[in-house]
Amino acid sequence: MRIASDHVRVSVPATSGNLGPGFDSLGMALGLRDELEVRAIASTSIEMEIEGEGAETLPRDESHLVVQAIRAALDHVGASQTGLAIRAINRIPHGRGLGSSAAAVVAGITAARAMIAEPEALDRAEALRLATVFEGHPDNAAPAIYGGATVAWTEGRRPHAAALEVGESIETAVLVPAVTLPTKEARAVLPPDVPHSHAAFNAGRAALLVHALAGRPELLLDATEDKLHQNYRADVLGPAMVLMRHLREQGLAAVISGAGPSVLVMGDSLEAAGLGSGMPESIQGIGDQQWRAFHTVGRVAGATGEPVGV
Ligand SMILES: Nc1ncnc2c1ncn2[C@@H]1O[C@H](COP(=O)(O)OP(=O)(O)O)[C@@H](O)[C@H]1O
Ligand SMILES: N[C@@H](CCOP(=O)(O)O)C(=O)O
Repeated sequence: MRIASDHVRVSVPATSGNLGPGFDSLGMALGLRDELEVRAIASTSIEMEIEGEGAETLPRDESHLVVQAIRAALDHVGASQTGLAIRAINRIPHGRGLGSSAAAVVAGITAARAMIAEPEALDRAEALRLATVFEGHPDNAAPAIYGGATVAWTEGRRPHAAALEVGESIETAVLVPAVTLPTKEARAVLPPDVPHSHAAFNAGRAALLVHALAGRPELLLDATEDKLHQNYRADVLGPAMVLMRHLREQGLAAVISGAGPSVLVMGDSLEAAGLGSGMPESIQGIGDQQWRAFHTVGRVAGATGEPVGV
């Protein structure tokens, strides 16, 4: 397969995985995006310019996750490898449960799709399959690719995703602490088996959540209960558990975002709760953290990629 566009622009959203009971399956795109420009250059080298999150720490070589994903996607469709010049504007905080690693992987795959002569070889189903090889679970990659809210599942090792209906009144606020928690660490504390009653509890709540999101916001608090991951992670989540419980006691549908340590709140009256456009003073300092808030209204588009200058 030949490279047809040697300069492409990509935009990819942050995502929140799990949404409470939907461990490794439910997810939602958030209104915070990384933007990248990728050029195929003549040499085999990597040139990398990074602004924003991770600018001080990310590698600027073949080990960069976006580069790895572009390489895997080009190999997957039989395209020749090339040198790469990447300019990244990173807005998604890293290691906070906002799907930054999924966004980087999906950005790389989307860049490759925009570069190749036959982009249908990397359609969304194929992109999800490739991204899940990197991520190990599809709940962030699915909304990063498809946008909106999704349910993802695997058949054997093959992931699939379906779009969920989300009522127009549903908004989200994500509260992001200063501390980080690598997803790998948060997955390592989960037990290999769980009680049958807990699995049944989550199955019921996940089904209820799909119904609540579609237009019954008053059910969101009950629908976001979980027994499969959040409590097991309490020790590593620290301040996020304190904030989540504080918000739930006030009747807000707060959950741990992804593997944490950010907290996601879903609802239809977040403005009234002080979570509409800012950060209520009453939350600052909970768990000894300074929290940043990002508010999303309406459906967020999945990853986009397009040639530049044609
Ligand atoms: N934009 C990016 N570019 C390159 N690597 C990234 C980017 N975003 C995240 N990563 C990599 O992914 C790691 C965070 O992944 P992870 O622990 O899964 O947390 P998150 O919840 O943010 O996805 C970062 O430390 C970094 O190594
Ligand atoms: N289902 C995963 C979600 C991880 O999301 P991230 O944004 O924290 O990487 C999990 O709970 O481990």
